[in-house]
Amino acid sequence: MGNQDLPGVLVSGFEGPCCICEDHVGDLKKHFNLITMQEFLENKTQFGPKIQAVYIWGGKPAVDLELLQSLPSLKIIASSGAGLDHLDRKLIASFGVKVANTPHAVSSPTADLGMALLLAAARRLVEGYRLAISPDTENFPTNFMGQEVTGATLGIIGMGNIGYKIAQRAKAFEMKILYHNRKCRKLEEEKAVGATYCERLDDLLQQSDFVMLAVSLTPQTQRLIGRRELRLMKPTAILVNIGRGLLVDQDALMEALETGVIKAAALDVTYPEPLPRDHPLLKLKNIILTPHIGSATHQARRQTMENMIESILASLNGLPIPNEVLLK
Ligand SMILES: O=C(O)C(=O)CO
Repeated sequence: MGNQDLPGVLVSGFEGPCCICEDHVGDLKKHFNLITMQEFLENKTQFGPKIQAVYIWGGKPAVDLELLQSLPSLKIIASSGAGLDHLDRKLIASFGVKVANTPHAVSSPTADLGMALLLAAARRLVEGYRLAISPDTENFPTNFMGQEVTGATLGIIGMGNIGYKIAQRAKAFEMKILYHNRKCRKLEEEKAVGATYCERLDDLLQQSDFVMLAVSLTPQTQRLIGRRELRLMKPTAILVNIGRGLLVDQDALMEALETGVIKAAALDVTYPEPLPRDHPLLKLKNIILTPHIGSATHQARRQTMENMIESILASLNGLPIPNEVLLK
């Protein structure tokens, strides 16, 4: 139980995979009376009316109709990161509750990870590491070769904050940059990084040596990359996904990687997360996987927390909310 004079904020908890960072708790407690999901569930009548904000960290706690109905004083949901696919925006808007996320705090580290995965897959870093530590030092393969990144074509799907940061990094690697954006063409960004707009996703897929998914998951983008799209890609192409697992049809990807339809994939995101330990994707050699760590840097996590505190305080004080998400 925290300071009763401070506004009540619901958090997932202090333990478990989606708990708020341990070293953030002190900072949060300076501003808010933190009420864990467990405390709330044990005594909804006591805690429900006190809660004015929900602090969503790593997608938790889940906000559904039942929760919204039990929080009559709720004003804002602050959600860590850029993705909002875990929130039912229409439902939340119908309760007159605001939403804020933290897209700027996570864009650079997520773009860095995208480039790290691209480079790792291109140069077969994980396989190389395994060879380097292998006891068989006599039989190092002479044909262990990767793909050159300099001069190669990168197709970025989704030119938002993260997509643009990837393009800036790719420019430094002297890559040719193509992009596809569902909503609108980004003329300023195009000019700044020398990117070429592909109105048709198919054109980008056919021309790219590397395809980077940096688009949000929505009903329209779910399984954006399926069997047909993979077949349009070059057999030497590498697919990188730093968005959401469900952007890709994982069965189709599995088949494409096994049969040489594409060369390799590097995924920070899958479905489910984590993949079951007997999942066939884990057995492939031409895949690199990381456990959804796009924004997992100390700096980004702290910035995320600070942005979320700012948004909650602004909302509770009736001020314009930084990083407010349009719900309509
Ligand atoms: O910001 C997000 O939504 C992320 O998942 C970063 O990896």
